[in-house]
Amino acid sequence: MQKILSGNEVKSLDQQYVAGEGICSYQLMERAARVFCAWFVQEVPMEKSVSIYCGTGNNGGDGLAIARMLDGKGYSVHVGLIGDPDSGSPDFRQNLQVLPERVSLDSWEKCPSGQVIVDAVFGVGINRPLGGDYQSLVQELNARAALKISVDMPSGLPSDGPAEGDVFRADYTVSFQFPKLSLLAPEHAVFTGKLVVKSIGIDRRYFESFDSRRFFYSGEALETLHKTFPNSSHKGDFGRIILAGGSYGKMGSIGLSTRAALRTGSGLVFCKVPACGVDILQTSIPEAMVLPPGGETEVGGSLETEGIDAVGMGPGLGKGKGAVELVHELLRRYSGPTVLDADAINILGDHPEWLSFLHAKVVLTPHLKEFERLTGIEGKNHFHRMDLARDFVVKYGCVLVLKGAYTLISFPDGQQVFNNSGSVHMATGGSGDVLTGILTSFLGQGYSMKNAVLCGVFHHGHAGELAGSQFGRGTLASDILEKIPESFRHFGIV
Ligand SMILES: NC(=O)C1=CN([C@@H]2O[C@H](COP(=O)(O)OP(=O)(O)OC[C@H]3O[C@@H](n4cnc5c(N)ncnc54)[C@H](OP(=O)(O)O)[C@@H]3O)[C@@H](O)[C@H]2O)[C@H](O)CC1
Ligand SMILES: [K+]
Repeated sequence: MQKILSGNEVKSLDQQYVAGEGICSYQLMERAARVFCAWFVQEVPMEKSVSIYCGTGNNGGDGLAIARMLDGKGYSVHVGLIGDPDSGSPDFRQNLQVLPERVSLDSWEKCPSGQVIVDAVFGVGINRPLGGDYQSLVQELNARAALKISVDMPSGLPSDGPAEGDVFRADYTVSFQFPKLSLLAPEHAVFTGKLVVKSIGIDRRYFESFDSRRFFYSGEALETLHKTFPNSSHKGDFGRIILAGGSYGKMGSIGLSTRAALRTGSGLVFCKVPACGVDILQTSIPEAMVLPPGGETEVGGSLETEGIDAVGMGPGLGKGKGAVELVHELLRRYSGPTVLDADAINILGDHPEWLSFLHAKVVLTPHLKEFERLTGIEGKNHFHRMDLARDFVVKYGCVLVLKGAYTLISFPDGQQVFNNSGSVHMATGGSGDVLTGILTSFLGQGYSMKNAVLCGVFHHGHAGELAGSQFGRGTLASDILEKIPESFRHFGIV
């Protein structure tokens, strides 16, 4: 997992690394430019003209090194400078000296407009909103039709806080070593475009002295988080779980959770649904077992949890009297692994006095709106929500999965993990129900809470990528769950 540092910490990380490895900062800049160019040549055909706008700090230094390297690879490159080059950073000035004469160099106003715009004006050094020429440049570039690529950060965007004023709107941001926190905020997606994170080789041990509790997870060592089952295993070893939910007209939700749990490997899945859903489930999912129903059109009655390894509740549940009682009973009486989603979360939001029943084996999976209902607080922005999520889990001792692009997992020890799998095509009805099934399944198989959540959220996103690449905009939640086995295979999980 990659630790996320603040923009201010980047400078000190660089200094420690450069000193520790006995290299100079210019060499580190060379590396950054090299990894950028290696990505660039894969994405941008050689015939495209490239305009690189450079500030005079190290982000601008990266831009100059990139200009030199792209010129060396045969691209037609123009550099537009903004700011006073004589007062530029040492590595910027050194790169200016070695820029080949063939590369056209002008002030930003005179730089010819290329088919590709590379933004190397500001990176993590930004410390105030753009004004004057910087603001004019960014406004002008934003108005141009071109492929736009930011180096490390879109210029104008603070690395650790909300955007204020004008910000460069990139199609791609290639960020070095780790994603800067603000690139992960959904409201900044319009500036970041597609996020690409490229290592510049700074070893993990240089991150240890920084006490950040936020991480970015891209599936590193995913297979080691999984349990292995011997050949002699029987269906009971893969867990007995209950999935509770569904109501008249919303039986599909719990069906999706059930199929997802089965595809994740659950041995036995029992469904607690209302009477109107029994035939639907038994015909559509022959592998599922249906418990005696409590209510006619909404779940009711009680839940027998003897011998059950995990319970997932919420998809399609509704908020009828029976559902409310079931959520209350589950929280009060069941101390095993529990996943609460959708209406189970909304019910909990209506009964804040039940929050004290939450415990270390409960995971809540709200989307942004459900999270607001749960806490009763409207997040001002994603940074505020990150803090609210952390404070919530620390207070109530449970786990919280805040769904969205870069789903944020918060653990009760205060650690927070942004998940880096997923696809825009997952923004479709039922996608969350699939996650509930996956998580309940892993918990039922005896995974630790931490491993179940990391594996579950990652596979959910990865299966979504696989489905998205096959079905594009037509991706269904069913397609996502059908890709779970392929996601397992991809990571060598048998
Ligand atoms: N390990 C790494 O990730 C590496 C990163 N590299 C690249 O370096 C930049 C960070 O470079 P830095 O020089 O620290 O900062 P910037 O280039 O972003 O900004 C330069 C200076 O600009 C001034 N500033 C800030 N905000 C504004 C503004 N709104 N208007 C005008 N000027 C502004 C500020 O100086 P002041 O004295 O004016 O406060 C900044 O210091 C990083 O993002 C990477 O791209 C390395 O190349 C490799 C290692
Ligand atoms: K930039």
